[in-house]
Amino acid sequence: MSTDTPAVLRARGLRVEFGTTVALDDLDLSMSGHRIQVLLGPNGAGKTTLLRCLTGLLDPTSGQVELFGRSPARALAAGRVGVMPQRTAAWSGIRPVELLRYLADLHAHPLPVDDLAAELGIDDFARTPYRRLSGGQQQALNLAGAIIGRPELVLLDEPTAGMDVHLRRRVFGLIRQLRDSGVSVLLTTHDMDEAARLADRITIIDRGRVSAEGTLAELTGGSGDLEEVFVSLTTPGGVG
Ligand SMILES: Nc1ncnc2c1ncn2[C@@H]1O[C@H](COP(=O)(O)OP(=O)(O)OP(=O)(O)O)[C@@H](O)[C@H]1O
Repeated sequence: MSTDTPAVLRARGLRVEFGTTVALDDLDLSMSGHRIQVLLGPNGAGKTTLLRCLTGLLDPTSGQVELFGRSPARALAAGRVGVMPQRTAAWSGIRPVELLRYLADLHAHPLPVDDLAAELGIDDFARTPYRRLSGGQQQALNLAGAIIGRPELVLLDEPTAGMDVHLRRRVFGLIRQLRDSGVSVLLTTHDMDEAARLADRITIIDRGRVSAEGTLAELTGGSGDLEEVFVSLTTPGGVG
């Protein structure tokens, strides 16, 4: 019997066309083991398009995606994947803790709602309707919703966008805790400092292709100057 365990994530030859725009161009990406992998790329490079393919929201023009050896739809349906999109349709009048309890009830072994709400500072605005939350507060709640079901892989599109330093620190701590407890985390950001501090591995995407992949030390030759490497490897404006 084979003892091979399937990769957490494997995308092969992904191509996505929107009319004449090639958003992903023969892109390969894989993750195995639990780690924090950060996707960097200029505006329009294809990061969100890639995450949409990984979550089954978008069918690539060609290429394949597998999460835990299955289609994204099946991996999501099995509760193995948590997703935090860049924007969510507003949950409108629902209050944060009601929303978390509702989402927790969808899962067999959810995280304790009160602990998660305390960890992300959600209990400070627990009774404010979703539509009245600040951008950063909505992000905190979206992140909580992505992880409440104890997924094995979380896909986070710019999770700390709009967060102040206090909340960002809490989120960094939480993401590291997830990794240390065996969860694989793939996230996008435009913040080089965030990438340098959080990532076990960094993938730089430019014009729909992977232009570099490695640890911070590998990518920067030990200098740690990720911004310099990013600027030298990417094209302003992303897709040409
Ligand atoms: N639904 C769509 N229809 C047409 N073009 C699209 C669509 N979604 C994305 N694109 C185009 O595909 C390219 C990649 O966009 P994508 O949103 O994936 O980039 P990104 O790296 O996430 O950018 P940002 O950092 O600005 O969020 C861009 O040129 C964008 O205009």
